[in-house]
Amino acid sequence: MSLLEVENLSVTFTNYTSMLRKVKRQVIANLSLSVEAGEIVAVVGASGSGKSLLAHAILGILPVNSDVSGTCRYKGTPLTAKRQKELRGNEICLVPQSVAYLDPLMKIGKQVQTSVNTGDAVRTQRKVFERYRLAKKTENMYPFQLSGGMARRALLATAVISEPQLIIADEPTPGLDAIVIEEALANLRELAENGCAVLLISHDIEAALKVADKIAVFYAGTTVEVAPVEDFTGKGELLRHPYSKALWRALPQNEFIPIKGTQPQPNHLPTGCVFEPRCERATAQCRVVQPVNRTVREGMVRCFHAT
Ligand SMILES: Nc1ncnc2c1ncn2[C@@H]1O[C@H](COP(=O)(O)OP(=O)(O)OP(=O)(O)O)[C@@H](O)[C@H]1O
Ligand code: NI
Repeated sequence: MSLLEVENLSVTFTNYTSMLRKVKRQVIANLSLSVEAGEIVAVVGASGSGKSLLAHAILGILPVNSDVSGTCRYKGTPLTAKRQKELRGNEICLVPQSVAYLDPLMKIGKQVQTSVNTGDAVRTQRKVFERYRLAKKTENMYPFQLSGGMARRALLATAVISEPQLIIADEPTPGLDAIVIEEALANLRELAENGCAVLLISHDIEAALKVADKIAVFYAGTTVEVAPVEDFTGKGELLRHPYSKALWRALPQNEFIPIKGTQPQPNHLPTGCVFEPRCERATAQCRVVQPVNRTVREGMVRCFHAT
């Protein structure tokens, strides 16, 4: 049994146009994924592919205009809204994508203290600040006074202070320097070494490859492949899905070959396989039938042609 198991998760938003016409947008479709204790699973994919929404669905913090189907199980038991509320901020914690999640009007020390569940909040906060190299004077600062690196450490401190068993880290989009990224990744690795399960959400495949045990490749609202990190090697021969192979080959240290076309918008998804319009291996079947997830060599793939 995995610590976290996500099975066939779908998320649909209902919005209204200016003419009050109802529009539905499915942003996550039939997504399956699992994370074990002591393991880092990275979810990588382009901007807008639904990565942050996956995190919000697991935590039960999606906006009210969303509909969720499928199941998320934590320690083998389904995550109901009630259970999500109980576990959130305790056993399951989010390291949010942006400092915007910090209260702009509250001093950092106080904010971190509010996440302490038992014992002396000030003492616990100071211990965690020390662990993450946040100087004592940081306590009295407001979020806007923090550097990028300090903000990341403050967000992590807030998340780990309740000693969670599952951490969902939604890594920020560009803007952080390499040292800050390295440090954030090393901190996550350390948490996993101590037995925590980590779901690392990232647009940065190179960063993810440095620390993760498994990589889930996200495309247009679903996982097209879940592969052990070792499979990202050579020319990508060990990878199962054409999109994962293409992502790998597009990296500067590899062949640097860009992928033709663009990711489809959630409300304009193809009828068959989501990658079909950009896929060189697509056949007539791929145009009309959606491939289901299947196990191929210790990994999962959503492609008819994968071997
Ligand atoms: N409240 C909402 N109502 C309607 N659509 C939404 C809402 N929130 C997000 N979306 C859409 O859902 C899709 C996925 O968004 P999400 O934030 O999960 O992407 P992401 O993969 O985390 O991207 P990034 O790498 O930029 O953080 C996007 O197309 C976004 O526009
Ligand atoms: Ni995001």
